[in-house]
Amino acid sequence: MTLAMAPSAGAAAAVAFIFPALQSSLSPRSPLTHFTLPRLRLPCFRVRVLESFTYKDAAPFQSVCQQPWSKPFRSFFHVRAVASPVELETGFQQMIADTKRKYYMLGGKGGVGKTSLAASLAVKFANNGHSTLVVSTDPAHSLSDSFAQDFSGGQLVPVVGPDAPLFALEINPEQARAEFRASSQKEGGSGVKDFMDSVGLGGWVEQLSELKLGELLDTPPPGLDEAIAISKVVQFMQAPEYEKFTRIIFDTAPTGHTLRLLSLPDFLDASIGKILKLKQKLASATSAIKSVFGQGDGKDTATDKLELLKQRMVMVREIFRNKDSTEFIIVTIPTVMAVSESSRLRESLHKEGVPVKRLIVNQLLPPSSSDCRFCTIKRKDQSRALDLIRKDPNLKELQLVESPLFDVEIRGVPALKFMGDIVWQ
Ligand SMILES: Nc1ncnc2c1ncn2[C@@H]1O[C@H](COP(=O)(O)OP(=O)(O)OP(=O)(O)O)[C@@H](O)[C@H]1O
Repeated sequence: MTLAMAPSAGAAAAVAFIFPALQSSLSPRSPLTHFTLPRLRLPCFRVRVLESFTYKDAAPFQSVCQQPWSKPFRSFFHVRAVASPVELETGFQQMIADTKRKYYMLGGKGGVGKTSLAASLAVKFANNGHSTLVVSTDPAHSLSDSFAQDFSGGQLVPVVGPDAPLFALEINPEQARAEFRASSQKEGGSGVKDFMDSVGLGGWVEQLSELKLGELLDTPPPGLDEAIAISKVVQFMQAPEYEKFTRIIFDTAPTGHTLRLLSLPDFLDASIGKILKLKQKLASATSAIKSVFGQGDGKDTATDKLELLKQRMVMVREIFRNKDSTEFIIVTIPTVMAVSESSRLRESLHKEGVPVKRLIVNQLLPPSSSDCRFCTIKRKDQSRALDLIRKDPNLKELQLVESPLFDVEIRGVPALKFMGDIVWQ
C-alpha cells in the first residue's frame, strides 16, 4: 500500500514512512525509504491513498494526526508523503487530536458572538468524543440562553443532546459578590468562610485569618469576580470530578474583564510573595509583630498554606501561558471598531504571554447573487474591515476563521451543531 500526503500549494515536503504491520506486504514497485517521523514538527498530515492492497477501507483523503499515545507514529509510518502542515496545524482535526486536557478561552468585544461560538465548539468537541465542559465567566451569562437549557445555580449541569458528555457551568460573580457582602456582615465571620468555601477559596480565608488579616475580607477585593473564576480553574485541575474533562472551554466576559482574569494569578502570586518575604524578614521580630502574622508556635502552618496558594497561582498562570494546553481564540466582527479592539486585545495577550492562534470573524454576510442596496454597502464595509485585519500588525499572522451571519437565531443544541459544523473545520 502506498500513501501520499495531499500536495499543498508551494510548501510541500516529501517524506517517507513505513507502517511496521504493512511493511512485508508492500509492493516491490514502491521504492521505500525508512523514515522516523520528525518529532512533532508536523502534528497533522493529510494523506492520500495512491495504491492500496491491504488497507481497503482507506478513504481517498485522510487526516492523520501525530498523537503521543499512538504507537505507529512513534515508530514508523507510511511511504511517500507530501504534507501541508500549516493548514492542518490550526484546523479542527488538530483541536481534537489529543486526549490530554486542553483549555480554550473565547474572548472579544461585547456581543460579537463569543457565547454562540464557545457553545458551538463545546457541542462539536462532545460530538467528536471529547468529554467537555463549557464555563461562562461572564457576569452577564448567556450560556443558558444559547443552549436553551438552564445552567444557573453555579453547579455543573449536564447538557442534553450531544453524543459525548457535555457539561456547562455558569459562574455567577454578581450573586457571589452579593453573598460575599451579606456573609461578611454576619457575626463571627463564619459566613465569609462558608461563602469562600463554596467558591473554592476556603483555604484562602483560613490563611488570611491565621495571618490575622481577615478584616481585609470585609470589603470584596477588586477582581473578586476573576478570583472566583480562577479558583474554579484550580478546582478543575485538582478535583476528581473534573478529571474526566479533556476539553474545557471558557466563554469569557468582554475584553477588560478577560485581561484582569489573565493577569490576576501574577498579581496574587506577587502579593503572596511579598507577604511571605515580609514574614521571613520579621521572623525574629517582637511578639507584637508576630501576633499580626501568626502565633509563633513553631509550626508555621500559615506560611505553608500561603506557599501552597502561591504554587496554585503559579500553576494557573502556567496553564494560561502553556501553548500546548491552552489557546485563546479572539472573536470579532467585521467592523472597524471591533477589529481595533481585537488588535489591542491581541497585543495585551501577547504581553501576558497567552497563546493565540485563531481570529474568528463572525457575522460575515454570506455571498449572494441578488444583493439589495443595503447588503452591497454592508458587504463593502465588511470587506474594508477584513482588509484592516490583514494589514494589522497584531492580527495579520493569526489564522482567520470566517463565520457567516446566519439568517436564523442560533439557539439550542441542533442549531449550535449546525453553526459548529460550518465554523470549526
Ligand atoms: N453568526 C451569527 N449569525 C447570526 N446571529 C449571531 C451570530 N453570532 C451570534 N449571533 C447572535 O448575536 C447575539 C449575541 O451573540 P452572543 O451572545 O454569542 O455574543 P457574546 O459576544 O457572547 O455577547 P456578550 O458579550 O454580551 O456576552 C445573539 O443573539 C446570537 O444569537
